[in-house]
Amino acid sequence: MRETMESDEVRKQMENTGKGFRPDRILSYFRKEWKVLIVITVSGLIYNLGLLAGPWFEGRMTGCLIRILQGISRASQMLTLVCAYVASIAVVQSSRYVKRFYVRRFANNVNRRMKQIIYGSLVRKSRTELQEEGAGTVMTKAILDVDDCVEGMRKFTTEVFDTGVALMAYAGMLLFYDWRLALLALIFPPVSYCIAEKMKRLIQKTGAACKEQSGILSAATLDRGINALTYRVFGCEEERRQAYEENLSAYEKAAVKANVWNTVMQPLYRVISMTGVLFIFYFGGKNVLGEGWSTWSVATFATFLSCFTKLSVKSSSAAKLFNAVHKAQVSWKRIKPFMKVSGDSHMNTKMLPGTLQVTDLGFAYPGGKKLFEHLNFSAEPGQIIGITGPVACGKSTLGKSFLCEYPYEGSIQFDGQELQKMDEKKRAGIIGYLGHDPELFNDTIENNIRLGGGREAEPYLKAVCLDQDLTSVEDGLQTLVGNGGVRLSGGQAQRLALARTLYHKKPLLILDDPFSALDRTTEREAFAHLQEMAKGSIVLLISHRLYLFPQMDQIIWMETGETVVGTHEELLKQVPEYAQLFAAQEGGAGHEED
Ligand SMILES: Nc1ncnc2c1ncn2[C@@H]1O[C@H](COP(=O)(O)OP(=O)(O)OP(=O)(O)O)[C@@H](O)[C@H]1O
Repeated sequence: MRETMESDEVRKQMENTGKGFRPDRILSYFRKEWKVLIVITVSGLIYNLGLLAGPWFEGRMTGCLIRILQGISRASQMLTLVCAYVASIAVVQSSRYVKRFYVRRFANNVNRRMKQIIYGSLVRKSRTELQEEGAGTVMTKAILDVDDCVEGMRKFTTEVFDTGVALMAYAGMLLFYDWRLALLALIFPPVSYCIAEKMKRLIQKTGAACKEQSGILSAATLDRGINALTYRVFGCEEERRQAYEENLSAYEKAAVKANVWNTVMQPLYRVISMTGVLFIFYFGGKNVLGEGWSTWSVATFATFLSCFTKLSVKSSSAAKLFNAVHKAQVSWKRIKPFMKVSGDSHMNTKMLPGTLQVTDLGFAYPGGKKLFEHLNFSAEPGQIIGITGPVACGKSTLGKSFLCEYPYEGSIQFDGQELQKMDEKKRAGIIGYLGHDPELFNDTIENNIRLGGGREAEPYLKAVCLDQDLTSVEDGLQTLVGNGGVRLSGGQAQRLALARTLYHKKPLLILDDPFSALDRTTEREAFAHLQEMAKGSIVLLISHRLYLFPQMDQIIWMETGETVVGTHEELLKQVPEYAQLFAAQEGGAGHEED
């Protein structure tokens, strides 16, 4: 099999991630941002070590004030101290600003990178996998979970300095003034950490439940939006509103629960951390009176107390940080399976024409009965094969079995290679698929066709007879089609999707009822163009309408699990149902064209 080109999309993704980058490792995201992290480290160290100057100056100023009152020092000395204090605050606050700016930048970069990776991974998932996951859950994962995860990383990065470095600096200062009293007072902050650690499971559990409800709510919102018209027409609006209200309440309850456990403990952590103040008043007072472990002035007492208070506040932030990290862990667990950089782009491999050999093909959905079996046929490049049969006989399923979303029985070989055994990249290079849903994007007509491709879109519009429709539209090719193509008629959306499929031509094209919303004249014209454009490809065309079937190279008739393969003439003789259907439709065609 011949693979020829790598798409821009993959190259961009590789550049984005780089050598040695492991998208499923949190550490990789930190490593990738090493330059930003250096700025954060430097500014963080200046800020947090500079914070120590605060209590030191406060103590000095208290001492100076006492000496001024005693007539030992002069006011000018106090002024010098105040100026130095203000200057130190300016330096500390500037570094704080720089640190905050870069921490935010770090978070934004990681957020964008993670979202690109998860998006890349989601768009490569099969439709079935996404449907099984559920639209709401997919949206929650792609947006909310990434946000929460990055928020945990941001808090961690901030708190490493704001809490870690500051805590150590404060603790060092306390030990310096009176190590015994410092050790006594410092018993309490670790207690608050232990409690925070114990709360971990509860926070994770309520956080996960909240995410789940958020996914359900997103799915319900999507459903209400997409099916609004149906609900209105069938008078189900009130019922849907109530169901939505229930979803909303369930989400609210879960969110409140998660939030309560996330925040309710903060005051408790702070009270526990501050308990050491009692020792400081008692033993510190003794120090000032000259009866304690050290001999202190009032200024030293003030510095020690101020340092400890700041340490306690910081240490309650550390407990809060643990909670934020626990919350982020929940989100990371949910998105980790999607954090893969895949080179399996649908656009990146162009395959050359080949022959198709289907042998003894059978298919059943998981847990379902066999929809068809023992199907045998082969096709050469340039052939168009019609697939038809009664409603729900498995026509679409036969088309989809080439996508290998579920395992099939027997064999489908393209150019001698089994589709089921190929990697997705190869398979995507072989198969072009157009299902019932045109899957248009909220973009221009041109972009919906080109999807980043460099060739002109007009010939493909002509091929599907859509060029005429555009002559009356002011913006022509640049017309925005709306979400899912809502601004187009059903037939226009269908043809636009067909134009896209032909633009990105693959050696094997599966077209599921692409002309169902077209009138017969347009259908005949579009089919003639399809024959021209798809030369070199094998086309499997699923349809209920048979009047084009005489022009097909082969026909597959499907009914109650049986399949018959042959030319149109052979099927007319062998399958009475096919002959009847064809005759009935030919009559219809005659009437219409008269
Ligand atoms: N994802 C699925 N999981 C389980 N069963 C499915 C799935 N998709 C379709 N089916 C079932 O398979 C059967 C065949 O469906 P399919 O859509 O292939 O028929 P069809 O011939 O294309 O129908 P139509 O003529 O209405 O387009 C139906 O009974 C349907 O309920």
